[in-house]
Amino acid sequence: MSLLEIKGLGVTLGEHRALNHVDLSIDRGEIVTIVGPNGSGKSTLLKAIIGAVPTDAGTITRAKGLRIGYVPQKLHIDPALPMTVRRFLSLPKRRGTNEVRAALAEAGAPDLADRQMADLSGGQFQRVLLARAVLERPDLLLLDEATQGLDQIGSANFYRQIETLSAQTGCAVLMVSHELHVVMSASDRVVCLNGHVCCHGTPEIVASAPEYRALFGSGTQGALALYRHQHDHGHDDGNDPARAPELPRGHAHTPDCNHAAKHDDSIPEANQ
Ligand SMILES: Nc1ncnc2c1ncn2[C@@H]1O[C@H](COP(=O)(O)OP(=O)(O)OP(=O)(O)O)[C@@H](O)[C@H]1O
Repeated sequence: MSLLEIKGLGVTLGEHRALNHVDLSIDRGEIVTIVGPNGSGKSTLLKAIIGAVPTDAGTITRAKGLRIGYVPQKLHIDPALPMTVRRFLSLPKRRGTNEVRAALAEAGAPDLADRQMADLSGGQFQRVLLARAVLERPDLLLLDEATQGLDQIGSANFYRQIETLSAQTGCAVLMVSHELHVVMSASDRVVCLNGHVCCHGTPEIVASAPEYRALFGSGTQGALALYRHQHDHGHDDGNDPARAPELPRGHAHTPDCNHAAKHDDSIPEANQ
């Protein structure tokens, strides 16, 4: 069975219908990226998965004993508060020195344990947040725009680390990003969200889907060709409707997809 199976999910925040009829499943070891415009419900979906926002329709089925590691979009730490990385990683649960060092190494930041949190660069800070998630020994890692504020090389390095981590530990990854070409290149599967799932499939399929192009334009594909990663492991495609068996049709989209589903190369790629 999948690690996570979401069916017909609905979430309302205040008066706003943030998610409607969302279906998604994640299998062990796969890397799935959620893309979508601002306000399209990406963070809300991750929060629903960890139980941080209430759902009002559908189901979220987690594999028995599923451990989730969550890297939030933002985490504010008072810069006046003296705190080493080691101490930060030992809150709220006490962690041994070796455990902390191992998690930092897995997050690609082996030498940060004794640094002050306030002194870290943006990229180092994100790696510490990743180490914190790794400490949970997650089966599923959720990343919400984890490279916000990093330059393109920093982002690409961060996502390479995610790929390595996933390959080494077997954890699945579900991540949200606006850096379309970088993050899509590191993904096995991409889900384009706009309150509902507009289209889904391999990065190449999604980048050429009319629904995706209507939202983002068409320039991503060339970059994809440059960045696309190679991997030699397989994934069980199962029977989920949001998965590969539909791909021969070129792309898949939900019946309630009601935005402009047409090729429109004139839309600026504001999110790249
Ligand atoms: N507490 C709230 N009450 C009402 N509406 C909310 C609340 N929180 C979020 N929203 C709205 O829900 C929608 C989805 O928000 P969400 O943060 O999930 O979007 P997002 O796709 O992650 O956006 P971004 O790319 O800008 O981070 C947005 O329109 C947002 O304004």
